[in-house]
Formats: sequence, structure tokens, C-alpha cells
Amino acid sequence: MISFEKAIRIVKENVHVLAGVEQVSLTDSVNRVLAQDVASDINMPPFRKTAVDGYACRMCDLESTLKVIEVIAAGTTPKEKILEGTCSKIMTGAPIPDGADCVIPVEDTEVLPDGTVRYISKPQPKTNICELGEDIRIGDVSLKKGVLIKPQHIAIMAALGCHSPKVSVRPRVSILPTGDELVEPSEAPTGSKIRNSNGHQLIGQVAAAGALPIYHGIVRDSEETTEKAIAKALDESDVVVLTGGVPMGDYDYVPKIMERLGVKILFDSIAVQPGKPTTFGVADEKLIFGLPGNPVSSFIQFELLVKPALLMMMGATDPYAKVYRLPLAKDYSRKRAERLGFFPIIVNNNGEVEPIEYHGSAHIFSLANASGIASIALGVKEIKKGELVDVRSI
Ligand SMILES: Nc1nc2c(c(=O)[nH]1)N[C@H]1C(S)=C(S)[C@@H](COP(=O)(O)OP(=O)(O)OC[C@H]3O[C@@H](n4cnc5c(N)ncnc54)[C@H](O)[C@@H]3O)O[C@H]1N2
Ligand code: MOO
Repeated sequence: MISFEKAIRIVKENVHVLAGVEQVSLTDSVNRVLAQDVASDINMPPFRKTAVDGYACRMCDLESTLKVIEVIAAGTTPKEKILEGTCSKIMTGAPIPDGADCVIPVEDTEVLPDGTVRYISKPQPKTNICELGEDIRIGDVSLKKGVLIKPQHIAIMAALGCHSPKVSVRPRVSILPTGDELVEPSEAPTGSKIRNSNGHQLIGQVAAAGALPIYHGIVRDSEETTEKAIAKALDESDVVVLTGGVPMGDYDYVPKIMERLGVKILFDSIAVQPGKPTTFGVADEKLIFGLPGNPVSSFIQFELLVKPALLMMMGATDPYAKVYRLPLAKDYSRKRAERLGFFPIIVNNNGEVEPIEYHGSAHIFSLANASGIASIALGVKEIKKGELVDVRSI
């Protein structure tokens, strides 16, 4: 059994960044890893513009009534210069006319019967002007290669004219749930059967990580079937993820088969709970993960070990989940401490960590309302209310 930190290190050392870049539309770029720097071809804002609907004028004229000389809509160019005693009515986003050094919001003004305008607000007025290039200058790199693209990055690419960004190719990830006890969700399980939740959970996790899930269906507990299925999966994909069949049951063939297929097993047990029997191996540049059959173990080990590997294969610069240090809302204890422990939590409205009722690694319902998973160090049996714990959001 190796430490969890060592397991993470071994996986990291064996990841190869996939060769290959493709160009996609902005719509298809979400959740992909950017494979180019995005530099700005314009200043943002590209001109001095108003942040409010109001009247563009001179700050030194605010005590006077002002004559309106022009109406400036967004998308038009002002024609008139603001001189003493004058102003232009202006809409949010429109260019500031020459001579003006502020825009007074429409709600802080009064229009007098003769059509002139008066500033009626008392506090020191703001200029309400966005300066040319204050957000970004021509040539500045605003997004770097390796960014995991989120909708807010798409806005930046759209604004800068990067309409078909280069992104890294996606790892193809084969998903193989194993076990004779499994039936697919559309079937009603009878006797000792249970529905295959892991396979479908993994499809979602792989897709959410920006990789390409390839679902192989349930693999039955026979050496021959399992061997064929793993061989096919290795052939068709960059990463193979199995669940179930990894530790010591009579039908747990997976490690044996992996070796027969030329997979070099680099670990088969981690001092972590849940997820102890997690297995990891490599075949040339392909990765193969054997995750435990218990759904919470499978979920958590995917998030902690497999997902960062997929992101690294796509060249992501920040592949690991952010860890927050937050205070525990109440005492937490466990009976045994020989493994690093992870448990589902909710972060309450006071920013404190509340452990969720959790019956162990088969208890998928505990994850439904969890906002994250907290950890308790190897060797530690109890954490007191108020102590800081590491939390990763899920
Ligand atoms: N003698 C030992 N027995 C076990 C050990 C051990 O160290 N020594 N480790 C335990 C731990 S910890 C775990 S976790 C499980 C993992 O076992 P496997 O990875 O071989 O998984 P299975 O035995 O096939 O299944 C475990 C559990 O999960 C259910 N399962 C399996 N696949 C799915 C699926 N696709 N969807 C939903 N549920 C699934 C399965 O029915 C079992 O209930 O081993 C302990 N045993
Ligand atoms: O380590 Mo197992 O994954 O606790 O149930």
C-alpha cells in the first residue's frame, strides 16, 4: 500500500501530453484546453466610452444649467464638441464627445421647462468614463495556452476576434464497469443484482473533465470476456477506466489480466479511504485505472487521480482541484486512522464545513447534496470544531 501523495506522483510521472491540436468553434470550445495564446488585436475599450445613460459635460459646469446639443446613441460617433454650458445626451457604451470629462447619470438630473438640464445630486460626482484600453491593450496576451476554457474565457475570445480557437485533442477514455451482479439502469434488478451506477457516473465525469467517454457496456466476470474487453479498450483509447473486480474476491481477475496484456502495474493499493484497492498501470503511453466497485470510491478516485491525468494529457496548466482550508462546524471522528480519509461535506452559510451523514463507500446518496469532500490525515482520528480542514469542491 502506497501513500496517496505517492500515487498522485506516480500518475503524474506517467502522463504524456497528447500530440494533436484541433480548431473548434467558440460554442464547442467550452471545457476544452486552449492550445494557443490569445493576444488582443484591439484595445478594450476601443474608445473612451460612457458607463451610464446620462449627459456628457464638463465637471466644472455642474453648478450651471446645461443646453443639450446632441444625442449620442451607442454605435454612433459624436459630432459636437462640449463647450462651456453645454452637454450631450449619451447612451451607455457610446463614445465620449470631445470636451467632456464626465457623464452625469440621467437619474441625477432634472430637465427644466426650457429643455436645459440641471445636475441635482449632492455627492461628489464620478466621471463614469471607461478609458481607452483600460481593460486590455493591443498585443497583450489575455489567455494563455493551457487554460481550461470556461464560458467567461469564451467571452474574451469572442471580444478579441479569436472565433475558432485551437484546443488540445481530447483523450479517448474507455469505461468498463465489471461484475456479474450488474444490470443496466433500464432494467429492474432481481435477486442479488444491482444497477450499474458507476459506468454512467464515469461517463458523466469523463465528459465533465473535457475528455471523450467511450462506453463499453458491462463486462461480465469471466477471465476470457474481461481480457477481450480490456484488450479492445486498450486498442481503441488513450485511457482505460475499469470499476470493480480489483481486490481479492474469487472473481477479481483484473490485475492478472492487465499483466497478461502487457500492462505494467505501478500500484494496486493506496492508503486512502475510500478507494484503497485503486490500481494503476501503463501500456506504452496508455494509462489504465482500475477503480474500486463501490460507487463513492470510484467517484472520489476519479476526481482525485483520473481527472487531473486527463487534464494533463490535454496540456492543462492547472490540473488539480483547488484545496480550500475551512473551519469544521462540529467535531468529526472516525474509528480507524491507517488511511488518509475523504468524507462528503456541505459548506454552510457561515463558511463552515458540515460533514454529511455517510455510511461508507457504497452510499451514493451522500454525494447528492455534497458541495465538496473534506480530508482527514492519515493517523488522525478526530478533528475538533473550528479546526481547519482541506476541502475540494465537487
Ligand atoms: N478481503 C478484502 N476484501 C475487500 C477489500 C480488501 O482490502 N480485502 N477491500 C474492500 C474495499 S475497500 C472495496 S472499495 C471493495 C472494492 O471491491 P472491487 O473493486 O473488487 O469491487 P466489487 O467487489 O466488484 O464491488 C464492490 C461493491 O461495489 C458494487 N459495484 C461494483 N460495480 C458497480 C457498478 N458499476 N455500479 C454500482 N455498484 C457497483 C458491488 O456490487 C459491490 O457491492 O472491496 C472490498 N473488499
Ligand atoms: O476503500 Mo473502499 O473504497 O473504502 O470502500
